Amino acid sequence: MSPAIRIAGVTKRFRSLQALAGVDLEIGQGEFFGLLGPNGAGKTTLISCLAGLGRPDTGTLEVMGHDVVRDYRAARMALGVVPQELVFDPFFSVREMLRIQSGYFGLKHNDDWIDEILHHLDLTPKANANMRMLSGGMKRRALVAQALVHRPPVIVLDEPTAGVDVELRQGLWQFIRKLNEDGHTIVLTTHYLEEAETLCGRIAMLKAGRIVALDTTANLLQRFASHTLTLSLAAPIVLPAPLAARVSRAEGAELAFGFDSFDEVAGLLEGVRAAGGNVLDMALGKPDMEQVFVGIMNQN
Ligand SMILES: Nc1ncnc2c1ncn2[C@@H]1O[C@H](COP(=O)(O)OP(=O)(O)OP(=O)(O)O)[C@@H](O)[C@H]1O
Repeated sequence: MSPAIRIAGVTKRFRSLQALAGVDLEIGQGEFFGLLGPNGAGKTTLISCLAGLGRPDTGTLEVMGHDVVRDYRAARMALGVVPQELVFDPFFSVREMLRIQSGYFGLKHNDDWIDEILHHLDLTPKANANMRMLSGGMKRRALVAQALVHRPPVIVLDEPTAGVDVELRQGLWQFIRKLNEDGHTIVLTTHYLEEAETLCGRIAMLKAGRIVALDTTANLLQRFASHTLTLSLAAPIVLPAPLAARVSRAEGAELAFGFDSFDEVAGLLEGVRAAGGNVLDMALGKPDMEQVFVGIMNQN
C-alpha cells in the first residue's frame, strides 16, 4: 500500500529566502496528521507544492502514489485542500460554487454528495446564498465543502479553524473526525496546539523549512513535556540552588516547577516553605503540546 503522502528531498526558495530546506516526510493512509510550525516555517509552501500550485526546486511529492508533477491529474484527484486564505468567487452561490468545482473534477451528477456535505457542515440553509454574503466562519466551511466535492482520500486543511467560533469549530472537527474514521487521511496545520494534541495521532514540527520533530503525539508529550506545579507566593523568594534549578518559570511571586511524578510535589512544596515561601495558591498542569512546541522551537 502506498503512503497517502510521500515527500522526498523537497526544497524551495523564494529569491534569497529558503522556504523549504530539504523536507522528507511520509504520511500513512488513514492517519490524522498534524503539521505544526511558527509563522513562516514553510507549512503553506509545502501544501502548495503538494497541491501542484507551486513547484519545488528539488525533490518529489506523491499523493496516494501519484507524482504531483508527472501525474498531476491523478494526484490532484486524490487530494482535497482547504486553503488558509478565504479565496472564492463572490458572484456564485455556495451550491453553484460546489457544482463548478465538481465540474472541474469531471463529476456531472454530484448533487446528492453536495447535499450531504452541506448538511454535515450546517450549510444547507445557506446553499443558495451568495458566497460574499456569508460570514467568515461560514465561508471557511464552504471552502471545506469545496475541498470535499470529489471525495478525495487525502484531505489537507491549512488552518481551518482560524476565525471560526467555538461551536462551529467543534462541529467542524466532528465532521473531519468522521471523515478520518471513514478512512480519509487528514493532514492539518493549526496554531491551536491543543487541537493538534487532541486530534492528531502523529505530528511533524517545521521550523525554517526543516522538520525539527516528527513523532506520535504521545511520544512528543512524553519526551518534551512534564507536569507543572505553579505556586503563587505572598512575596518573591530566593531558592537554594538545587530547587532553583527545578524552576521552569518565575514571574515575580509566581513560580512554576516541572515534574514527572506526583511523588515530587510534596518535596517541592516543602522546599519552597523552607526557603520562606508563603504559598497563597497552587495549580497543577498536565503536559501539553504548547510546552513541547516551545521546547523544540527553542532547541533548534
Ligand atoms: N510567493 C512567495 N514569494 C516570496 N516569499 C514567499 C512566498 N510564499 C511564501 N513566502 C515566504 O516563505 C516562507 C514560508 O511561508 P509559508 O507561508 O509557507 O509559512 P507558514 O508556515 O505557512 O506560515 P503561517 O503559519 O504564517 O501560515 C515565509 O518566509 C514567506 O514569507
